[in-house]
Amino acid sequence: MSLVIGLTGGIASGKSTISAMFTDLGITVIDADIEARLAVEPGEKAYNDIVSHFGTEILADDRTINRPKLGEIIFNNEEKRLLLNSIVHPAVRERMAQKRAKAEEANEKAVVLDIPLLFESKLTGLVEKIIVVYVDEKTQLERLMKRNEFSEEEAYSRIKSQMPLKGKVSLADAVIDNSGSIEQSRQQLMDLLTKWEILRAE
Ligand SMILES: CC(C)(COP(=O)(O)OP(=O)(O)OC[C@H]1O[C@@H](n2cnc3c(N)ncnc32)[C@H](O)[C@@H]1O)[C@@H](O)C(=O)NCCC(=O)NCCS
Ligand SMILES: Nc1ncnc2c1ncn2[C@@H]1O[C@H](COP(=O)(O)OP(=O)(O)OP(=O)(O)O)[C@@H](O)[C@H]1O
Repeated sequence: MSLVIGLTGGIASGKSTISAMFTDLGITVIDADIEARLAVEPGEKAYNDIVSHFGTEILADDRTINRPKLGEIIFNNEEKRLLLNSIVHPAVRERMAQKRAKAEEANEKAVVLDIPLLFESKLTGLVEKIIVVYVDEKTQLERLMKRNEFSEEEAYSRIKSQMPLKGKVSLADAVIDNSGSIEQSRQQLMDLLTKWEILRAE
């Protein structure tokens, strides 16, 4: 039996950083952002639905979805964001469930589902334990602006489109505070996985 762990947090709180640590430990990670990208490739149902609702102006020259352009629209308009979610999330849910079943068949000790919108999209039923990667608000804003070269306003509109990180913390089985160094976060993860008996104590 595999322990199915949901890894979530806020935008730029450090989920990918922690998920890379799981991968280094040989633990399978299934990434919802990647599945969401695959779900909107040309030819997929969600792709057609997006084009029919948002128009061809959100396409790039090669007919793939122009992600910065679509992001600009949905992070500034709640109605459009919810519309996009209603198109993409069912496909993501299905893909995640399929991948989870495959990983469980392999009987690995743990499988990680990295899902930024685990709570917002009501996907908690897919997982058994939830880890929230937390950062304080100031650090989150700074890291997001730096990583994506966003203005403060652009970064803020994305943070505001998600459930407040503190609310996620209160729903978690475990929290990794990633406001400090990457090494400090790695130590928190190792301690947690030892406590959950996924890793053996030294
Ligand atoms: C709007 C899109 C085109 C922007 O693409 P882009 O390549 O710039 O960003 P990327 O997909 O890598 O997402 C980066 C982060 O933004 C946040 N985010 C993405 N979509 C959403 C959303 N609908 N609501 C709130 N936050 C979101 C997440 O924290 C995510 O990790 C894209 O994010 C998208 O299609 N979103 C809808 C699907 C979705 O909800 N994906 C999130 C995981 S299911
Ligand atoms: N402890 C840390 N110290 C300094 N920088 C960090 C730390 N953790 C993450 N970062 C940096 O902060 C940014 C956000 O981290 P990361 O990409 O892991 O977040 P994420 O939660 O996966 O983001 P998203 O929601 O957009 O997918 C990255 O540029 C990363 O290199």
